[in-house]
Amino acid sequence: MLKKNIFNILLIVVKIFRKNKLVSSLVLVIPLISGLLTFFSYNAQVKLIDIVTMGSKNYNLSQVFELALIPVLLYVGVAAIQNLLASITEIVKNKMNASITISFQSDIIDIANSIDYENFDDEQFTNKLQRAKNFVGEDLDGITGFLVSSVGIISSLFSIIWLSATSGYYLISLLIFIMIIVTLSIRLFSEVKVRKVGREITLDGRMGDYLSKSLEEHSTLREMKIYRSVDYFIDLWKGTMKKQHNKRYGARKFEIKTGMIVALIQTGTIYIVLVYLLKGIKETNSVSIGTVAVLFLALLTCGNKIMSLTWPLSKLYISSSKLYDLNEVLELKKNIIKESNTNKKTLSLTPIDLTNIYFKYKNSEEFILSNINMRINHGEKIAIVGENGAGKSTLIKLILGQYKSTLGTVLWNGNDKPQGKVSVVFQNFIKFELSLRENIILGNVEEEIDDDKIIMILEKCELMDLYHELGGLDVKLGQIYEGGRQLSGGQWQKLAIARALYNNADLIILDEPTSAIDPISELQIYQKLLELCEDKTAIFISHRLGWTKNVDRIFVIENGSIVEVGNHNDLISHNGIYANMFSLQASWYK
Ligand SMILES: Nc1ncnc2c1ncn2[C@@H]1O[C@H](COP(=O)(O)OP(=O)(O)OP(=O)(O)O)[C@@H](O)[C@H]1O
Repeated sequence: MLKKNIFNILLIVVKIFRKNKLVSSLVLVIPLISGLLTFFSYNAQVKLIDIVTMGSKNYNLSQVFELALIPVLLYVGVAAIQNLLASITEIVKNKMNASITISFQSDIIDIANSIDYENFDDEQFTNKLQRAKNFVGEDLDGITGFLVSSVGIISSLFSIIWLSATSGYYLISLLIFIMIIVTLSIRLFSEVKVRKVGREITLDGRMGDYLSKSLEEHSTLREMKIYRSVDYFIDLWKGTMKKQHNKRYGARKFEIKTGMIVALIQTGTIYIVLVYLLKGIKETNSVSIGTVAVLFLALLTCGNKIMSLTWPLSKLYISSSKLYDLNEVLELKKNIIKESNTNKKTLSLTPIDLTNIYFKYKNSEEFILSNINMRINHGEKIAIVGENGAGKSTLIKLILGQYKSTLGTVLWNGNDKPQGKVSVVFQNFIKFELSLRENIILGNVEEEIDDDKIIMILEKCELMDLYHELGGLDVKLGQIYEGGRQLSGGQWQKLAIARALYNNADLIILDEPTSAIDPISELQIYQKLLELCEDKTAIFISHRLGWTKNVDRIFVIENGSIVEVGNHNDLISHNGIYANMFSLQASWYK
């Protein structure tokens, strides 16, 4: 676990570094330098104390001032530089945070856009993607902040070891080093444990809130009284509260105990160091008073430094489990680059051949589609009809190449990958809260914007009234923008159709394209769609029949299999499922 967490932290540090080598190096190097400068500050302090103590015996006042000038300048200079470096670190850190957040966010968007659609049927995957997204949005800033402060504190702790080492007290350096490692480990262990308990307490707290709320709410209380379960709930609530209290108390006790052990080790170290140095002053006169005083003071601040290092390090450690999701999601990017290179060619998609297709979703046990054999010829207008859940939309996903068949093959003009332009209007069409123009041109952003073409398409899709009402193409739709215009469901759907038509695709797929549109507009739109798709291949899915009279072939799907194929007249004279559906619907209008 420990190894895995540290590995995750290192992995993300490497990724951050790769994103922006210069800025991330600066963000780590500046606090490192600032921490190490503490060594020079300590040295200046040693010299100052020595000058003052010696000076009182050997020099007059002006000589003392003269000698003290350089250490004073050094001390003040270091403090000024450290302040300056702290400000620079803040600026660089903010810059880095903004750029890596955007960069990771776009990586995640790329990944979500490029991976197989099938992954989105996997709840675990979608949750992981969501957690990775949340982490980048909420926690990434914190991670870099913790890293920066950890580097600063570690290097200033190192300055203490450096000071005693350069004064020739290697044993003392070693002792301080061991003390830092041991007390830091104890503190970290305690902090991580307390944080984990804190999380559990939060969960217990939520449960406690839920139970106490249930005991106060009229409707739940009424049911509890009927089933005589009020006492059961009260006991449950008391138990949860007690558990929460015990955990909190236990965590406090543990924190106090470890705090005492740490204080004991630190005080013991200071005592040993002092005795050793004082012995040096007394017996060999090899130690200056300044060194003793500064080391003593530095060691006193050591405890606080270790405390302040514990916080970012433990936060880093706790966050590392979330980093795991981010690292895993980002790893997927490697596969994407290969795919996007192969997807560049634009070829004709038709004819599309589906041979012996069987399909099941990752999470489904039975085949959703079985034994599908169909050829969609170039320029054909096809209708796919069938009851709810028959498998129509699933078939479309396979035709689009979004899902791979479990058995059998799909070939697009002989290729095993679809490499052509396609327009689709899905049942759950998208409402882009952008301008009217953008809602159309998003169907084909590669083409230069052509307002005449946009207006022509608006006309075909019965949207001219809306266009005149809005007074132009630039009006924002939806609610995000102040003054944005909200549209009806039918108007949004017509816009989705207009967007599909704007794309010069040779295959158009319309999955329930008129479900939100009134029956009169629906017939008109179907008529126009058929006209507009004259030279294109078009596949329509709809529960409403009637317009199917005009398509070349109708495929009737039942329980995932094609049960009837033919044009309207063929199927009516066949007097099977289609004929039955048709006469049923026709009877509504009699
Ligand atoms: N992502 C999925 N994971 C698992 N099962 C799915 C998934 N999507 C659809 N199904 C199941 O596959 C079957 C066929 O669904 P599909 O959406 O293809 O039917 P449809 O004919 O388009 O239905 P409708 O007319 O209601 O839109 C249904 O039983 C549905 O529950």
